[in-house]
Parts: sequence; C-alpha cells; structure tokens
Amino acid sequence: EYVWPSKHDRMEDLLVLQGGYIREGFVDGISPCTRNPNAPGRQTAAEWIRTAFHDMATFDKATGIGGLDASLQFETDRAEDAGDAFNATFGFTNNYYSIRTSAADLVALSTVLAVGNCGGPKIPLRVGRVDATEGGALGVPEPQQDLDTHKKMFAKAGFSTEDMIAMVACGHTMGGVHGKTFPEITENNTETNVVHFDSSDSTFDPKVATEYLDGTTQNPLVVAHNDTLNSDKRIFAADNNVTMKALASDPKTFQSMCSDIFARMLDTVPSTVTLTEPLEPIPLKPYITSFALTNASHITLTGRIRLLTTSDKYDDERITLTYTPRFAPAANATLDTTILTTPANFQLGTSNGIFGELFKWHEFSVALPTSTSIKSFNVTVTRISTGAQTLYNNAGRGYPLDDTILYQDEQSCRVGNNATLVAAVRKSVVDVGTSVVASMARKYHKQGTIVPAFETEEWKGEVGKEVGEWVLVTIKGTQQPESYSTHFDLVAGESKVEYLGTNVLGQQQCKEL
Ligand code: HEM
Repeated sequence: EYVWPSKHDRMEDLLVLQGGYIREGFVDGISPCTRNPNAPGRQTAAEWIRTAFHDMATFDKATGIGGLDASLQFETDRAEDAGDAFNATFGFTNNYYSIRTSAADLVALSTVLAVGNCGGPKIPLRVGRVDATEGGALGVPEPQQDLDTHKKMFAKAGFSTEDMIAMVACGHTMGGVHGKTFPEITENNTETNVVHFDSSDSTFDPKVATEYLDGTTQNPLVVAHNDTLNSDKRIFAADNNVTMKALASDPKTFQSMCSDIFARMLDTVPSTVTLTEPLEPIPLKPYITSFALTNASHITLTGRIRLLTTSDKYDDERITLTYTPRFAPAANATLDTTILTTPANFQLGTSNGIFGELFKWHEFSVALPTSTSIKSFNVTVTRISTGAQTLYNNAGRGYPLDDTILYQDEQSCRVGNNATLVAAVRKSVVDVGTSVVASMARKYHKQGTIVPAFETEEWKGEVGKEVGEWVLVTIKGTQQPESYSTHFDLVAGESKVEYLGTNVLGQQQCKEL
C-alpha cells in the first residue's frame, strides 16, 4: 500500500500529470505523434521507443550486467547506435532528470508515454532504475547481421525467438528508416527522407504485421533491394510467421502482446537493481509547498491535495484536513484542528493523465500556533450531494509532518551563484550540538555524455537568531548554472526535509524573518 511521502512521488507525477491545472507535461515532447515540429522527417515518439531498445539491447542475462541503465548516453557515437534519436531523447529527459528521477527511469517513462499517447496500450511502469556511470558492452542488433546472430543477441539478453519477433514488430509499428542515417537501405540520403515501417507510422497499431502478411508492406527492412539488409523480413519469418499471425489477428491481441513484451524490455535491468511494483495513480496525494515559521507564534502550512476522481464527481467534493498537534493544548484552551481547503478553479482545478486519469486539486494555507504545532493530518473527502465521507489516513499513519527542521523558503535565495538556504531548527536539537547541513545534489558536466552527473555536497549551517522555540540556521554555498535546477535535503540529526527544489531560488530575494 502507498505511504506518503515516497521517494517515487516525483516519477508518479511525471507519469500522471500531463495536462490541466498542475501539469508536468512530459507528453508535450511527443505531441503530435506524427512528427517532430522542429525537425522535418523525425518523429519523437518513435525515437523514444528506439532509445529504450538500444539501451536495453546489450543486457547480458548470464552476468546480470547492462539492460535499461542509460548507459546509452555514453554510447551515442557508436556505429550500432546511429542517428539523432538518442541524444535528442536524453536532451529531453534532462528537463526532468534529478536525484530521484534517473535517466533510465525517464527513458522507461518515455516509452510508456510514447506508446500510450500514440494509440498503444498502457505498459506498466516500474521504477527504481539506476544509471550507469560509463558505457557498456557492444551488441545492439544491426540490419546487415544474419538471423542466427540476431537470435543469439536476443537470447543473451533473455529473449526467445518469439519474444524477438514480437519486440521488433511492436517497435517497428512506429517511425521508419532515415535516408540520412541508412542511405544504403532507403537509397535516398536526403536530410528529411524517411521510409516508414507501415502505412500508419505514427499510430501504435497492427499494420506492421497485417501489411507484412498480406504482402502490401513497404517496410524498408523487409523490401530493401539489398536483401542482406532485410533484417525484419528474416526476423518476422523466423517461426514461420506464427507470432506475426498472432500479432495481426486482432488489434486487442496486438496491444496486449506488445504491452507484455515492452514491459519485459523496460524491466530488463542490471541484476543489482530492484524495481518497484508498477506505479498506479495515487488516490489521494498531499503536496506541501511551504511549511515554515512566519514568526515566533505561528507556523504556516501551505499546500494542495490531489484527489483521483471522475468527470461526474470532481466538482461535488469538499475536502478537509484534521490535524494532530505535536503538543496538547493547555487544559483550559481549545484548539480547532480542522484545516479547510478551497477547490482550485483555474482550468476547472483539474489535471489529467493520458490513461484517463482525472485529478481535482484542493488548496490550503493556514497559520497554526507554534505552541501546539502539528505532527500529522488526515484528510476527509465529503461528497456534497450525498454527504458520504471517505477518510484518507495514509495507511493508518496519518500524513506526517516534522517541525524539528523547517525550510524557510522565503528567507532563502540565490544571488548570482551564491545560494543562501535558511532552516529553522528546534532549539532543543541545536542546543545539544546537532549540526545542521544542506545535502546538495550538485550537477556537473561529465565527459562523453549530455546527461549531467550528480555529486552530493554537504553545506554546513551557521546558527543565527532565535525565533520562539526555533533557531534560524543559515547555510551558504555556491551553485554553477548547471545546478540552478537541482534538489537538496536539509538535515538536522535524524530529522530531514527532503528533495527541496533550487529552481525558484534565483527568482526571489532573501526576506528577513
Ligand atoms: C534486430 C533488431 C533490430 C534492428 C536490426 C533494427 C533496425 C532499425 C533501423 C536500421 C532503424 C532505422 C533508424 C533510423 O533511420 O533512424 C530502426 C528504427 C526503429 N527501430 Fe529498430 N531495429 C531492431 C529492433 C527494434 C526493436 C526491438 C525496437 C523496439 C522495441 C525497435 C524500435 C525502432 C523504432 C521505434 C524505430 C523508428 C525510429 C525513428 O523513426 O526515428 N527496433 N530500427
């Protein structure tokens, strides 16, 4: 069962928040499916799928080395990885790349979205892939190799002949062969020339199989004049067309066979990596945008609740939070522990995914007394029309908040390359000598790849003035432009605020508290 917060929350956002009020918009990179508006002849959805295959293809099942690990980022000048697709894909995934979203997970996500957005099935997305730090083995299949070589290559990676046929056919329902990269196949080397694998090159459908079987195919890897280059022709016929006939039998079978084989392709990872269960849209997910002191007597809690909903229900819900204070109120005092939320309005206050997910956002911002503070909250969703209530309590634990260390976002900023981060840390923790640090995921350029690498830097804090029961700790460090958009944790002993973004620091001034 999902427990908030999770270190995979960000990947879930990237999977499900494609449009509407709060959106990550990963899928924008492949809209439309038909073409890349900035590069004639190219089709980004097809490039993303091909990227996953090339990255995975050199897996060695016997040793557990290779697989989907983004080692392809170091291999893009190899002859077997010809074309613009790979650097373009990593260039795009870089926009979402972070200490919690590995390049390899983003490549897997991009295939799931490319297939799902362009008429294909919903491939389950597991996450937790770890990026390679250097290039791996050679061994991506090339068209001029014979069938026996291809069978051995796929077998080495853990796939049977039938698997190979399905994987290649499902892959080659999108896109085509570029004259610029493979002029010997297309016999036309102009920049924008592309010969598609089937007549519906931007739709994930069985035409690659039906046209092959009915003899109308124009697939350049089936009908090339130089038969040596006809790798699809040899592969598709490798089991006497049994698998191709199954793929062509009906669109549903095609979709489910492709989903199965692509899931296995994406989940081919180094044996040292453990993947999660497939990500599913989380029914109710809180987002805390600020949890910080406003003064000695008040702590501000600002955030949003994202509720998975349906189109006939999204404006029929009221959401309230009920919180548990960290300290009981004085005997004669009463404490209202209800936090009201307001439904977001802009763009109906909803966000959507590409697999029919619909979410409604409800927002809150409250000033809570520091004397009692907050330890956790539960969320109640009330259907206005019927009065029916549902309680969300984070698998029985409540949604936790730790006020031991608070990130004072308004007091933090970056001027030039000089970043100042301010934390408010409980006096009781500072007084016993606990050091307060920022653990900064510095990004830096690494030779031979366009994907930056991470190095965790520790920035030490300096104790400053007291604000009620807290002490302000100022943490200074320098950031080069490549790290303007990265993440850090604030740490005081056992207490942490994790995965805070640096991208807004440059747009604000450090305000005094
Ligand atoms: C023996 C195995 C394979 C061979 C020899 C092969 C060969 C090729 C070649 C020569 C191209 C043209 C690339 C270009 O001009 O940019 C291509 C494109 C493509 N391949 Fe494969 N491929 C194989 C397997 C696969 C598999 C298993 C997948 C996916 C699961 C896949 C997905 C794609 C896609 C989507 C394209 C179109 C790319 C675009 O339009 O930019 N291929 N393949």
